[in-house]
Amino acid sequence: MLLEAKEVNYYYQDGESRRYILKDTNAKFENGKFYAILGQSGSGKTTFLSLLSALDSPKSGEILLNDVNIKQLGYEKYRRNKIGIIFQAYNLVPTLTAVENVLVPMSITENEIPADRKTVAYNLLDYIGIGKSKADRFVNALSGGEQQRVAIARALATNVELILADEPTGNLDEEMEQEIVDIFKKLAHEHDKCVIVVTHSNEIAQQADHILRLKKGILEVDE
Ligand SMILES: Nc1ncnc2c1ncn2[C@@H]1O[C@H](COP(=O)(O)OP(=O)(O)OP(=O)(O)O)[C@@H](O)[C@H]1O
Repeated sequence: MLLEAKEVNYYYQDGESRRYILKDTNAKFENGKFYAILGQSGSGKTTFLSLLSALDSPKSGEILLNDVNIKQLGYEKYRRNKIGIIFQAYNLVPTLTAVENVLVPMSITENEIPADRKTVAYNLLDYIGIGKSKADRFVNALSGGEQQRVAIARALATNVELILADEPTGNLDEEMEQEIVDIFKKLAHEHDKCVIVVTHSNEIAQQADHILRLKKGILEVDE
């Protein structure tokens, strides 16, 4: 198993009382699969993804990568070397071109990166549908769908197995949404990545290999 959440609890403290967002949550994720974490607004999807991304830590329980607790691995190392994250608002650096955005994680990872980084970055962008002329543009001169493609290429730049995305098509129209979902399917099924996408869209979830439904702090897994 690539990634596992074991008995994970998370709550927000409200004065004396605790408001539980996740209760004894268990989930397993493997390579070659596209997972959708589905739930209504406020159900805790982003909270769960932020724990899987080591942007926050569980109050109790463990997140394991290849059976090693990511806390033990080191959250910073985990983020730099093991995962690629994609956000709804793209979160690209506006003062950099598309290709320069893809180069950023390569400069901070400890993973082995081929010597000709720029060629790798152009090739990744090209694979995701951003040709050379667009790759040299500042990212604000690209459409939303194109910016999200750049963010996907950036997430892949360090050659990670695990891709985590939070409402990645939330700002896009339906046609663009489907193109992005098709990229995720391809990454899982043709490149053996583990792709975990948080969404409130049933249409996206129906296309996933597995759906994990969050309801009132409880995660139900469709087999
Ligand atoms: N820093 C915080 N302090 C207190 N409560 C918080 C904090 N962050 C989030 N919450 C609450 O935790 C609950 C879960 O939030 P979360 O963002 O994980 O839900 P979500 O399913 O991703 O929702 P959405 O689809 O609207 O993004 C919400 O009720 C939210 O208000």
